[in-house]
Amino acid sequence: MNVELWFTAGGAVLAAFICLFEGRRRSQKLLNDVPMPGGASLLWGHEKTVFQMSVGEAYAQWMDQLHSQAIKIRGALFKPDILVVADPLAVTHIMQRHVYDYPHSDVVRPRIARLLGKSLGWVEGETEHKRMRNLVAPSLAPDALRRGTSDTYGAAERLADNLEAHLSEQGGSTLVSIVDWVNQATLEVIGRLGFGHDFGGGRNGDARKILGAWRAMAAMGVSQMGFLAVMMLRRFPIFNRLPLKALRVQGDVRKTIHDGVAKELLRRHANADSGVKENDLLTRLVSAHAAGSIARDELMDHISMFIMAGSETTAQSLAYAIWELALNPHVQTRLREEVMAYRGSPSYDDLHTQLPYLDAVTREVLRLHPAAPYMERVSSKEDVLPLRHPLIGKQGQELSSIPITAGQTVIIPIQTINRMSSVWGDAKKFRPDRWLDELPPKDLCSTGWSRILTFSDGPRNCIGYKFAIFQFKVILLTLVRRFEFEDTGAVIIDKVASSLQPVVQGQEEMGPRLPVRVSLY
Ligand code: HEM
Repeated sequence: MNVELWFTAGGAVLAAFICLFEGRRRSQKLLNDVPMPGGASLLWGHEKTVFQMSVGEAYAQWMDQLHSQAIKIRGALFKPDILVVADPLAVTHIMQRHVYDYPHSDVVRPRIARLLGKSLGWVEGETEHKRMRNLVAPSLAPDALRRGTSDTYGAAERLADNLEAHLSEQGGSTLVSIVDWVNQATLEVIGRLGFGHDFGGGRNGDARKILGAWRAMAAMGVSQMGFLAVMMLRRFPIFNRLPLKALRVQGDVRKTIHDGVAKELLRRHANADSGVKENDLLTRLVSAHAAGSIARDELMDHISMFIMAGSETTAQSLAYAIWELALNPHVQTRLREEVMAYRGSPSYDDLHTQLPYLDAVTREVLRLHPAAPYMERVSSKEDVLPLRHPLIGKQGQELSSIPITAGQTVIIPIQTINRMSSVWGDAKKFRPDRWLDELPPKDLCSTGWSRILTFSDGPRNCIGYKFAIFQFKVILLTLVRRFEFEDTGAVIIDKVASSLQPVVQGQEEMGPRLPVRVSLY
């Protein structure tokens, strides 16, 4: 047995012991009327089922069975019950009105610090959060994106050229794991737009190291060991300090960026040969550091956060987009016809207004395959969560709110919410036309972007969502003009390792992959 299994076994015994003494009864009592599915295991509660199924599926099935958009599940290792809320009023209450009362959990926050750095996605507290947000926001605004249009098309064309060269070597058509390819372009885009940096089309030494470190982290995250590590950390946050392999591979991503490209960026900026543009992220960060408003550590962590958050999430979304096009050839053909009919490279504004089917495909991919499939928060004080869809309590009474105690873990299952059949009808179906028809009533939907929760909602929503949508459309349009995509028959299961990760059923040990057959159009 290796050291991590020993920790798990020891931890389970310790957890059982501790739970006899700790005050979990109050939280359990307050959640008394919230329905719970059957089938919890003594040691793993419902969490192993959640892990084993495609992400979000277990919550969806339980919510259907229990006819409730708020359920509780039994935590692993005798952890108090976890509340899972999909009800739109409860989600808006947390994410829009009380987001600072619901910090990231003790599992999530140290992971963000290790993996990406103590930057915007990590910071808690209204004052500090707003300070960081104001620091970086202008670099991600539409004007900055408009200025970065030719760089973004440049990165997309470079990807297409590299892929074309690869296809020529393979006789014109081949099977690729498409995530790995599109990640090269998204890394190149954030490199150029954010930092005036050339990642060599996402293929130079730095790029390979960064993408390799991320892949190693993701492979560990989707494995059984990754699951055990998360369960242990949630139960015993102090384990965050131990030198476990599952934690070390997370730290490798940030370290690779800090030791490589971040140092190089600062050196070049100091020599004034950085190729930076007005208001770009690097200029703003370096100026803030020079003015004494941020420390060097914070500066470095913003660089690692934005390089990864800016590239990896969009790459996953693009990979799922191409997979959906491979599975739905009629959608692929219609999209190709639209983007071919537009002559040249659509501007930032035309991308949003002149290509309605590209827009519909984008929204549909982001609805079905949100790169962050759930959020995990903890209430910092007692609260009452309002519900749009009342619960039926144990005595048959109608309950329009749920009281919760401080310390309650709350999961907001983004993917489950985006796929609710009570809202979207044929919700699991990839049907871009739904965005050209009448949309579901607003009061049933999330108040996030486009009535879905993919980019979260409220003051802590995704600060890069316009950046993401822009590069998504540019890269997809470029690839659809030059290539054809076909399904390989692989069955994909959605897993999570910091972000959504596709794995092929039966080939889980190969880590995240999304195989698609590509040929020249
Ligand atoms: C399709 C692509 C993307 C998706 C689906 C996505 C999704 C999300 C979600 C759900 C959150 C909230 C997480 C939470 O509160 O736990 C978030 C936050 C964040 N995202 Fe994105 N994101 C995407 C692309 C980007 C890009 C391109 C950037 C940067 C250029 C970015 C930077 C950030 C940052 C810094 C935060 C933290 C915001 C805060 O706490 O105020 N994201 N994103």
